[in-house]
Amino acid sequence: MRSTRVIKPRIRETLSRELPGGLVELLPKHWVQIGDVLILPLRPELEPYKHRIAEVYAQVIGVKTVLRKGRIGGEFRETNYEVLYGSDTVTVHVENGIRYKLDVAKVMFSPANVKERVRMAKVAKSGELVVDMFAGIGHLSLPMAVHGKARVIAIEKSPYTFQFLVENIELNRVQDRMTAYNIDNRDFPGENIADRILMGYVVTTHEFIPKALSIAKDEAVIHYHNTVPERLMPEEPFRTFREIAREHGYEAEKLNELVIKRYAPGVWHVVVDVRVFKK
Ligand SMILES: C[S@@+](CC[C@H](N)C(=O)[O-])C[C@H]1O[C@@H](n2cnc3c(N)ncnc32)[C@H](O)[C@@H]1O
Repeated sequence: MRSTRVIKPRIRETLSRELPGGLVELLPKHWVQIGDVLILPLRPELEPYKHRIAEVYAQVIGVKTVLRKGRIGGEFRETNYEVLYGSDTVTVHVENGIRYKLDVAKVMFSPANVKERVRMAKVAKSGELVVDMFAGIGHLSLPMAVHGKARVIAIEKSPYTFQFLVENIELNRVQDRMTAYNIDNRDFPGENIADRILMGYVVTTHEFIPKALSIAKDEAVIHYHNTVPERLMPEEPFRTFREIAREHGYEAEKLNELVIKRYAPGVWHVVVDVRVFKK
């Protein structure tokens, strides 16, 4: 989904006839394609020509819509993009045999998280019960249901994102083993039920550890994501997790730790696989 090619010759050729001298060198050489929507990072110098540039990229690459790269933020991790070409931002992206329907302009779908989506397909075990506390459109839990044949309860608070989660369960034909709830995960009533828990969230994930422990069986695996300042690594985020787990009567063992991506200067998005067991 992430292109690192040099600018396609046809884009270069067309725009070098239309842009003032030198600007053609500033055209983006990297872009992200999600389904048939393109996300283009554009330098400020190209601002007056942005719509024409987007049109040419769309025609050459063959996409219906072009967005300008924006920021992701807020509780629902919503994206904030400028539409440069086209209008329809809803698309179906196929990755690792999974069909993800989403609105690229509103729902986060990070190319940097692809390894984790693929890894989750492999760690899930047939028949186990997975609770995804921050399901999004099923980013991490669809692979578990589709490839891992796990049973999944997917919880998503945003009503808009939830619509895509429900559609994706049907698109991938896993209605028999995946159920979605449009609630705040803190209101989820299930206790002592999960073999495995996904906590795919950042910044404040530690606040949700007590709830995760109440959903977990007496022994379970939790895939705990959070953002960590580099100076606190590698002790964090596991140290805080274990501290909170102990306060709630659980022991925690670190099984594995991976860096997902840089979140901000000096801050990393990390995932730790933790085995928890009741003391
Ligand atoms: C950043 S997305 C991540 C999706 C996926 N877990 C991943 O890691 O790729 C987090 C999702 O959690 C949802 N969310 C945030 N707080 C929540 C809560 N308290 N209960 C349920 N869902 C929540 C957001 O709406 C968003 O769709």
